[in-house]
Amino acid sequence: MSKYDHIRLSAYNANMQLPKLGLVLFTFGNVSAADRELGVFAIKPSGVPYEDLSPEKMVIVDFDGNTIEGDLRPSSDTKTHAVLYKHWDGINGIVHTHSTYATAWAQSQRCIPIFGTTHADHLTCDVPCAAPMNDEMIKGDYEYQTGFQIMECFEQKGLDYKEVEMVLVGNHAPFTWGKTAEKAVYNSAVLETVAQMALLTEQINNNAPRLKDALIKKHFERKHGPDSYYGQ
Ligand SMILES: O=C(CO)[C@@H](O)[C@@H](O)COP(=O)(O)O
Repeated sequence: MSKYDHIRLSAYNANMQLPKLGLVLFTFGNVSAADRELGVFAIKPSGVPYEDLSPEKMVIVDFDGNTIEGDLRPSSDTKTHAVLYKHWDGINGIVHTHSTYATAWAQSQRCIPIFGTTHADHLTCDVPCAAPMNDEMIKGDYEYQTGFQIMECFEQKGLDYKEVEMVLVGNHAPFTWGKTAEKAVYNSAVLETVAQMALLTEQINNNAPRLKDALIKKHFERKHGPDSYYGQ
């Protein structure tokens, strides 16, 4: 028994959802689950096929990116997770994927416009795209800098990471987060669907209008507002 077993299991279960949801290919992507009282998170080991993963193989890392417990090397994106956990309290799960449609928008360096109510059910703004890494960042501590690139994007756009739980990193791919690893995985699946719908919308009508503010408000608040009447 280890005091980290609970987050190892949470991280493992969340990682195994990525191939099931069609969000990753081979060893792409990674999920982490944090325990803020212990000041650590569990993350998938780097380059290990999903079918070979187990809770015991999850690596325990602190919020400075140092491995605390585990025989395997943590995900190559570990420092990006660590930066976000260290600077953004309240999030306890982070997902990174290379899901096809969200990655296509990230590669285009465009935010995903809010065209419809499916998007508005989850956030009231375009899905933000963080600026791609510059040469200095690429030569430096790349994954560490990716975390700061995400935070700078939210600061510049005046976005609240507790409301907008997803971002595209320009030229790279998406990151999502949430209060739990499961919610972060849910956000990754929603992002991929919204990204596909938006791409098709632009292909059908390259002048498609953004959703009007009244409908954005209606749909978001229907699910998340104080008078929500969604669900049981
Ligand atoms: O971002 C990338 C590759 O660019 C990663 O998601 C992907 O290769 C998975 O790496 P890890 O197996 O988590 O080290």
